[in-house]
Parts: sequence; C-alpha cells; structure tokens
Amino acid sequence: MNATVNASKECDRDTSVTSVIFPVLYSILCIVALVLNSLAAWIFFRIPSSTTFLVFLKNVVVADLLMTLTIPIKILSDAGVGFWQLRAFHCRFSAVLFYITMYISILLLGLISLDRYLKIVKPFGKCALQKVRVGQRLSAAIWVVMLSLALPNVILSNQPPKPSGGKLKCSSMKGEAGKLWHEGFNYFCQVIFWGTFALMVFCYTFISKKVYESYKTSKSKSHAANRRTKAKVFVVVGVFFVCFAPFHFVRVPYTLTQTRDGGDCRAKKAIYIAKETTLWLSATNVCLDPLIYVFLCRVFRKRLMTTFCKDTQESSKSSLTHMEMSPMDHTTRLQNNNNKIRDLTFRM
Ligand SMILES: Nc1ncnc2c1ncn2[C@@H]1O[C@H](COP(=O)(O)OP(=O)(O)O)[C@@H](O)[C@H]1O
Repeated sequence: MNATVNASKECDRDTSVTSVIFPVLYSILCIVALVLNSLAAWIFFRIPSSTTFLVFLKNVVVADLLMTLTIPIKILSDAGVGFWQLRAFHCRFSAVLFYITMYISILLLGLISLDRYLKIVKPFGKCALQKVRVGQRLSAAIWVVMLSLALPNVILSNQPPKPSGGKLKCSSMKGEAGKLWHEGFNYFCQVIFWGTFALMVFCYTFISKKVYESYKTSKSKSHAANRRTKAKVFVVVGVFFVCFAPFHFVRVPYTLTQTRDGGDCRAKKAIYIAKETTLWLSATNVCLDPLIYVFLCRVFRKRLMTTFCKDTQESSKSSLTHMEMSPMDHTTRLQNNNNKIRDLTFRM
C-alpha cells in the first residue's frame, strides 16, 4: 500500500469535453428521473405495503429519488460552476450518496427477482422472505449496512482539497486510510453487482423455464404470447446488465488509477472518460426503474391508469387488495398448476 498516496498528481484530467457533455447529459437525465420518480413515489405511497414486492419497489423509489437529488450537484461540479468547495462537497458527501443509493437499488432489484422466483416456487407464501415484516426489516438492514459502510468514504475524505488543472480529484482528498477504504469498498461493490446479476439470471431463467413448460403442457398454440412473456422476463435482466455492467468493467481499473502510483497518463485519461461515460449509463437506471414498475407491478399500473383515466377506476379497485391477482386468477390458479405459473409470470 506504500504506492498509494498522491497517485496521479502529475497527470491532470482534460475536462474540456467532459465539462460540457456530461452536465448536458445529466441535466436531461435529472429532469426525466425527477418527473418519473416523483410520479412513482406519489402513486406508491398511496398503495398499502401488502406484499414484500411492494415493500422492495417502494424502497427502490426512495433510493432513486435520493440519487436523483444528488445529480444537480454533480452537474454543477462537473461543469466547473461554483467554487472548488462545491466540488469538495460533491466528493465528500454528494457522490458518496449517489453511489450508495445506486448499490441499494441494485440490491433491491436482486431481492425483487428473488421475490418473483419465490412466488412461483412457493405460490402461497410460506417462505419467511415472503412476509411483509421480513421484507421491511431486510430493506431497513440494507439501508443501515450500506450507509454505515459508506461512512468512512465521507469521514476519510479529510485532506485539504488540492485542485489541480482546474478540477479537483476526489481521491486527492483522501489520505492513505481513505484510499485503502475507497479501494476495498469498490471491490465489495463489485461483489454486490456481480452477485446480484448472477441471482437475477438464476431467478429469471427458472421463471422463463417454468413459463415455457406451462405453455408446452397446456399445448398453447400462442407462440407469440410465449415469446412476449420470455421477452418480458429478459428485458428486466437485459436492462440491468446494459445499464450497470459497463461501469463495473471499468470501475476496478479506474479505482487503481486513483489509489496506485505510476501508469501511462494517456491511459489514465481514457479510463477516466470511460468511467464517466459508463457511470452516466448506470445513472440512466433511475429513469428505467419507473418503467419496470409499470411493467412488473399490476397494482402500480392500475393506480397509474386510475390517476389518468377515470374510466378504469372501477376495475382497479378490485385489484388493490389482491396485488397481481384478481378473484378469477385465484380460481384459475387452484384449478390449474400450469396456468398458475403463466399467470404469475405475466404479472411480474
Ligand atoms: N461504490 C461507492 N460507494 C460509496 N462511495 C463511493 C463509491 N465509489 C466511490 N465513492 C466515493 O465517491 C467519491 C467520488 O469518487 P470517484 O467517482 O471515484 O471520484 P472522481 O469523481 O474523482 O472520479 C469519493 O469520495 C469516493 O470515495
């Protein structure tokens, strides 16, 4: 670790392009995310938390809203507007909140896929993880653990800021211990992302297999419907992978440029641009999550429709107490195990 401190002092970042492009991209993202997530929050907090699924979705909305609120500070700090103190505030507090809410969302999206999987394996909710209380405690534990683990990133960013080449590097505010924690915590976050991705692939592959089997045994001729269901299942994993994977490929080499000495300056600059680009891509997830609510959560969809089209008010009432299942579905599920699987998956 003796090679860690003052890693890239002599290699200044070229921010002539990034200080224009990223503020514009983040501004668009922030406006869209604010509208979509405020609407999602407004709808969700009028729906009682009757299932673990709703508990997790509500927590994702809160994490996404918090992440969205940190974006204006990133925009100003990237654009070089304001004093270097604003950049220091971004490095010490705002960026940490940005990252940590991103990982809280990732963990919750993993729990949502597990919840969907359990809904098929144990449709009558016998598993502890399917209890609302357990879901609430688990969500609270994720917030407490993640915020506590990120706290040293705040506390150990305690060195006097040394702006270089006009833009302060966040790692320059960290001492040896700060850089060590920063690097270690980034490895931990890699485990969170790849672990969650593996869990999602497992759960959604199982779900899609069950859907396929249910179509086969029910001798459904509707290949188009089968394909649609499979597409629905994989859109969730696909969106997750496309948004987050590029950033996680780049993050480790980038972190090493922050914590280790040496290395080619041009390569470091390229990795910085790659990190900023892929980070923006990850941040787009705050806009895509509300689309997943519409896509996965029938009660959310119904509420949305009652809000905007009065005609559907009556039909929605019945579904509010039985999230994802109408009384008709109950009967069908009891009568036919194959239909049950298909019904559940359609309602993801
Ligand atoms: N996964 C993470 N979780 C929490 N905080 C993080 C994470 N990654 C980086 N940070 C913190 O966010 C701040 C900005 O980090 P980073 O984006 O790497 O710096 P820079 O903006 O100079 O490229 C730092 O204080 C860092 O410790």
